[in-house]
Amino acid sequence: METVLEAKNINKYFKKPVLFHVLKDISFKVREGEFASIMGKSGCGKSTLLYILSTMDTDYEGELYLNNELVTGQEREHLSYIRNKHIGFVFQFHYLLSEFSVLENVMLPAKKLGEKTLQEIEHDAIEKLRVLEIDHLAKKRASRVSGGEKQRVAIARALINNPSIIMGDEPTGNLDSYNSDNVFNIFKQLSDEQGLSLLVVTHDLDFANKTDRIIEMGDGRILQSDIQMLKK
Ligand SMILES: Nc1ncnc2c1ncn2[C@@H]1O[C@H](COP(=O)(O)OP(=O)(O)OP(=O)(O)O)[C@@H](O)[C@H]1O
Repeated sequence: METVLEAKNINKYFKKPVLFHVLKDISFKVREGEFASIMGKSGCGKSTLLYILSTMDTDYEGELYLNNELVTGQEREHLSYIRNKHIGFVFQFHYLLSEFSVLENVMLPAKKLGEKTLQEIEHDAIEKLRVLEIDHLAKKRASRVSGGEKQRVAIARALINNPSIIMGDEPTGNLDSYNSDNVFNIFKQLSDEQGLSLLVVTHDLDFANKTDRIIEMGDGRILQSDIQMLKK
């Protein structure tokens, strides 16, 4: 199986108010089609790590590879391209543009990437909405759909550029158990059937227990990153 993401000896320091070694020698790989969760107590460094892995934070020591390309040290503009092309994001709060339609929200990252015509992008966006069974909401304003539907719109938006990995920061943190299960099942299907990799920070043990692998963090370190179930 191809390695999609690799973190090599990542160390991160916050310099203010006092010097604080927040991430300590973090190394792990995420492979193609793997659905991994990151767990750990509040304040152990999960969001700080995700910020680095998603190429948003460049102030760290160590190396980060995406699809075997060294990301560390790349120019800001190229990082923005890599992020848009290879990574899809799903957050606890969906960050949809409420005045825009569902369809327009899903189309945005593809417009930003600028590799397809508007017609092609609209076609792709409708296809993603169909996969997520919300194509009937395409013309609705994002502010007018339910919480669970908003999160599915956010997933469709994350998928629009056919990324190799989806990163989630508490993607079910704001959802009831019905909608959480729904999001889990969508992620599971994407990893099983389309070989998409997923790396999800979560406080939800039920959710994490169902993923292929739990990366457990404590005090800025990886305590355990066992593969629970290796896919063929
Ligand atoms: N900009 C910053 N400057 C200094 N310290 C910071 C900064 N951002 C975060 N921290 C500290 O770094 C540590 C890790 O924070 P982080 O948000 O990564 O934890 P987390 O595991 O994601 O927590 P939670 O589960 O509560 O979201 C915490 O002690 C936090 O207070």
